[in-house]
Amino acid sequence: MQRRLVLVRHGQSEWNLKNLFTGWKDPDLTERGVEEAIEAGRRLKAEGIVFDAAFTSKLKRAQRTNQLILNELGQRTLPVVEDEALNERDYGELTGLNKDEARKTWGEQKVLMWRRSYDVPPPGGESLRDTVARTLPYFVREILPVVLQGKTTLVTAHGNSLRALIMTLERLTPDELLRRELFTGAPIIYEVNADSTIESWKDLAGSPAAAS
Ligand SMILES: O=C(O)[C@@H](CO)OP(=O)(O)O
Repeated sequence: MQRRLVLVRHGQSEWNLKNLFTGWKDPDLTERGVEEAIEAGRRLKAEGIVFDAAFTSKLKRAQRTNQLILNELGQRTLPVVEDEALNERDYGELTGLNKDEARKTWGEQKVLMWRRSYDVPPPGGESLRDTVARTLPYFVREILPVVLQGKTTLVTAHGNSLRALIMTLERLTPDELLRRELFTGAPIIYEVNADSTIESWKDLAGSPAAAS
């Protein structure tokens, strides 16, 4: 039985373009973001993917990306489950600030720590560990059982909420995870074993990889 899980980070948003901390704010996709989402759909089509189930967050940029992918695959009527468990990491007081300005105010190291450390939360926001604690139980309860039934499943979400899932799927240490950047609109296809470990994965932004 084939058990397939596809993760896609949303296409470029208006706030990605403006270089602002976005978190739970709800900007739309830019034109480039729309193109990236359509291109993700084309690449998945070229891989012969047909989805049986789809999940996304409560935020517009992920929902639109998800719909553009499904449209491209001729699956616009596939039911999509939306849940805020898949929302982006909450950036707290940094939300809406320019990332370069933030570096000038607090220094390169501090901002890097807030953006990419595992357990240091930005002021008033979630650390990546907090995001894992929100996202992973939802994944295990709602998404993984669907994948294990042999349903090819699409999850369209955000840089850090997906990083939280990838950490478990690819068995990355917090350190390895911090170096794992996700590109907008680049699908990652996982082949999942019956015991829910990962047989292999293919990052359509890069080259094929095997689970170690
Ligand atoms: O602003 C955000 O919400 C995220 C994702 O775009 O940014 P970062 O890459 O800094 O975690």
